[in-house]
Amino acid sequence: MAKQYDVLFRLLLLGDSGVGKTCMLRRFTEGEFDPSHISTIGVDFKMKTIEIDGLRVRVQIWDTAGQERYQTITKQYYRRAQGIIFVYDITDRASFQHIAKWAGDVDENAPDDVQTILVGNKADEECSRQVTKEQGQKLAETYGMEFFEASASTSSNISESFIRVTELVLQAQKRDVDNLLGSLDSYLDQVALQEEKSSQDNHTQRTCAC
Ligand SMILES: Nc1nc2c(ncn2[C@@H]2O[C@H](COP(=O)(O)OP(=O)(O)OP(=O)(O)O)[C@@H](O)[C@H]2O)c(=O)[nH]1
Repeated sequence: MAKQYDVLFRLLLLGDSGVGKTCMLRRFTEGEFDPSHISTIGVDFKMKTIEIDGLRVRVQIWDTAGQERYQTITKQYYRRAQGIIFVYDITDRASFQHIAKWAGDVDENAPDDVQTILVGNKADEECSRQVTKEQGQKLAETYGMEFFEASASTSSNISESFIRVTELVLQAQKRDVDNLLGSLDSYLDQVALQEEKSSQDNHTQRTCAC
């Protein structure tokens, strides 16, 4: 049977318990929102295929438990992540402050070229807001990340966030392939030059009268 996609990427959702990671994932993959909070145990994942630049990209999105007690398990998933969405809750300042801790864990455990974005979820809860949009933006800039405020409840900026991190992973992969092809090209050029030089040397030897 023909493959249903062209590339497969692994993404990870990270952030404190209750910021809405599972709800964001369900909204993106199933288009649904469930207001109940059943804490994720360890890790869970969902898949979705999206199209970017004519490529069918299958994303495997790992939803991690925000609770401290699962962190030995969840950290094992960082190593294979190609893209990470850091999530905080705009109505919970502590979850915003803890992004520094999540980012530190990623620095220690994820690959150097992992692509990251920052999302402030629950943007529909304007009256309970504890973190301003400017604060979110500034933190994202500090880490060199792109930033979105989103809402799993209204669906605002949910697809945009998942698609953006996937685009960043795709761009990073293309850069790697281009670099590889670039090195291969210069290697082949060098080989061709050497062959040309040695055939010229042979020719000179053969035509030498002495
Ligand atoms: N108002 C509002 N509530 C939300 C939103 N997203 C999630 N919630 C609520 O926040 C609570 C926690 O959501 P979850 O998705 O279970 O949180 P989580 O980050 O996966 O939590 P852990 O699995 O414990 O790490 C639930 O009661 C959700 O209904 C949102 O965009 N707006």
